[in-house]
Amino acid sequence: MNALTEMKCEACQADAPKVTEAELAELIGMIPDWRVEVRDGIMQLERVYKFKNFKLAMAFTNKLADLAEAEFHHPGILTEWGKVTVTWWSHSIKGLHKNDFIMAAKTDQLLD
Ligand SMILES: C[C@H](O)[C@H](O)[C@H]1CNC2=NC(N)=NC(=O)C2=N1
Repeated sequence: MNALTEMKCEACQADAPKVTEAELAELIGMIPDWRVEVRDGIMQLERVYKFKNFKLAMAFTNKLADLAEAEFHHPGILTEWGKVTVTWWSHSIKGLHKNDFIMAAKTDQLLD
């Protein structure tokens, strides 16, 4: 069980702090299938999930949409035949918040 999946996202205000380097090192270790990407100067978490076909990829996408709405924290999602690329970051702070790591762990849990 990943401790992050037991947590809830907090409302992320524009002045909320980004994760520190130390926090990043600790948190990324808790979601080993995810990698850190930087796009337009914005640090993001990303993972590619593989599926047997488009229908299964879409079903996962819909479950992720429900999770995002439940937590009111939303990912970037690219859904293709056989794969879904999920990207988490916090728009309000243009970077990574602990919420993003919680949501990455909860995204993994959708596969259970
Ligand atoms: C307008 C703004 O996007 C919303 O208030 C919420 C909704 N979902 C969100 N999702 C993410 N990933 N980051 C946000 O800052 C965020 N803010």
